[in-house]
Amino acid sequence: MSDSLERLYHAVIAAKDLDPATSRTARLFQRGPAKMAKKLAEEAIEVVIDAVNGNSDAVIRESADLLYNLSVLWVAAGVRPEDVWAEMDRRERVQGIAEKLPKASADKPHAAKSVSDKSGATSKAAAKIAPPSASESVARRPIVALQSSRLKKRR
Ligand SMILES: N=c1c2ncn([C@@H]3O[C@H](COP(=O)(O)OP(=O)(O)OP(=O)(O)O)[C@@H](O)[C@H]3O)c2ncn1[C@@H]1O[C@H](COP(=O)(O)O)[C@@H](O)[C@H]1O
Repeated sequence: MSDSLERLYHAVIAAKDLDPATSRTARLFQRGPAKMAKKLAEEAIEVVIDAVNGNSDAVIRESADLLYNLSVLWVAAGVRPEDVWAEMDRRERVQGIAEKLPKASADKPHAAKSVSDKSGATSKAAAKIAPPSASESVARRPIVALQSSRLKKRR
């Protein structure tokens, strides 16, 4: 998947300065980030509607459009695919390490407080936590490790 996206990303870079009369990509760059963002949001909505309706063929087509429009926005924002892969790798590493932590370190009061939100927002917030520095890594990892389901089991 990452190969296809990288090829698409480079195709977008190659097309962005072409004639907007003939290139959709160049037209999007001419119109600017707000238009790109709107197209990306529209494609995302189309994907979810098709998924909810159980139309898998359309989900595939709209997903390809979504990834194209995401690539356009990445180029405009100066984000490279490898930046995204690196963030995904970082999350995988952090979560993998957190899973292996001893239970005792997850029982610290600040960690328990952080999972008390019933809405599920906490787990999303925890996933967004910046990588800890070496000195604070042991103290902060339990926040990532805790899932509300696990906490309930422990009570
Ligand atoms: N991968 C894509 C790609 N995926 C999707 N799309 C276009 O994005 C459209 C999806 O947006 P919409 O459904 O909104 O299209 P629409 O209904 O015609 O609406 P408008 O955008 O015209 O308003 C699709 O119909 C495709 O035409 C793409 N357009 C270009 N590329 C690639 O981008 C590169 C540059 O191509 P040009 O933009 O043609 O120079 C090439 O490698 C292309 O293959």
